[in-house]
Amino acid sequence: MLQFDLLATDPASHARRGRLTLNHGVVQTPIFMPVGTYGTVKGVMPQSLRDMGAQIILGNTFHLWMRPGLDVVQSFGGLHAFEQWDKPILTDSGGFQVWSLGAMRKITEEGVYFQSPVNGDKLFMSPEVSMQIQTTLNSDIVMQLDECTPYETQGRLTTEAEARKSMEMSRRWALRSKAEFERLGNPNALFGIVQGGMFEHLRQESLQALVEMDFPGYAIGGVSVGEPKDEMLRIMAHTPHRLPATKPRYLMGVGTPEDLVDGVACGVDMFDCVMPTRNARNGTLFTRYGDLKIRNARHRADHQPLDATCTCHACAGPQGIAWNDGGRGGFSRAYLHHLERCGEMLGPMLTSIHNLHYYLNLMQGIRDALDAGTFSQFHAQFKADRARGV
Ligand SMILES: O=c1nc[nH]c2cc3[nH]c(NCCN4CCCCC4)nc3cc12
Ligand SMILES: [Zn+2]
Repeated sequence: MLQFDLLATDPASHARRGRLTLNHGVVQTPIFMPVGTYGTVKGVMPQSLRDMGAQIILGNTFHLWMRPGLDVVQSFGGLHAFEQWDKPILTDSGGFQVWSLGAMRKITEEGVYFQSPVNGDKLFMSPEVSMQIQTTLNSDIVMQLDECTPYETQGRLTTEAEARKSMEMSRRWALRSKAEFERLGNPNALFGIVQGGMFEHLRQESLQALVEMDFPGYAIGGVSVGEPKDEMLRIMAHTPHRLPATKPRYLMGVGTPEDLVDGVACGVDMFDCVMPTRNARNGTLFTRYGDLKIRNARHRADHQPLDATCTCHACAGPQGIAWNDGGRGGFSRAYLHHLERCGEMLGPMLTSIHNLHYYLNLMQGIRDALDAGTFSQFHAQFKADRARGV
């Protein structure tokens, strides 16, 4: 089941405020979805995710099929009970993850043949198999199996003919995914994925075909695959607002804080990216006034929190009062620098909480600005603040 209510639109851009009602709950949009590939958002407790306002998280069909295996997830009745997350979950179909395996796979019209990176077993993933796995996972939003058209192969840009061939196979796999999803009687929502490489007219053909198939929501795939930023922005400016206004639009694998705000202005409702958690583990922290590298020696004795305006548990402690508002319950840059230098596990736990909170708080600010009719001002202030420097 999926219901999407359009609550407000920005007169000066394609930005819109919405509400997504799914089987495991309601999601306010625009939204950022933390990535929980193996049934966990790395290093973050489910309760911390709830505390910071996470409304929906991602799981990966391919990874969970490999480990723990469908029999284990099935014995819990699906992913929610297994990972103790009772709000909505979106699962990617596995195509991108298998594609990322590189050499160890063979793509045919039928599906993808590959070797398990875990134990070397010979495996096969088709639109039908992907739908069967996602039905067992019982995710609220299921992604069709598609082929993520590469930006380049062995240093050579994907040609228009290659992008067309790939897009047309994804279109056929969309039909097969939908037929199997319906045959299985899956009560959740299946999204089609727009492909077409870096060619606007192929993107248009892809989205038109998917809209005729009448999915409850649509994703834009085939970006954030190593293309230059301006190429991703060109597709982001072309495709989202051409999708039906009454259906949710999901931009896959994107992106930086700037990409999220720009993406909302282009009409995107949903985002996912490993950046907040991956950067946190590498010591790169997002703050209102720019990025901060916590391993830098200049933080060695700094008593301030990562971000003096932040109310996350790392910056503001359990009370959640920001440093600028007089709060002193959080951890200092000096302490986080120390944890990083010592390789202590609490380091990435706290920095992951901060970065995820930053992304979720940014989306909350966007939703509030859209409710108040001040999105343009929010967008301008966000960019000015981020350019200030930490
Ligand atoms: O075309 C796609 N179809 C299905 N799933 C996808 C997932 C994707 N994830 C990405 N990009 C994620 C790139 N990410 C950026 C931050 C660093 C790690 C890699 N593009 C995608 C395209 C697709
Ligand atoms: Zn913080």
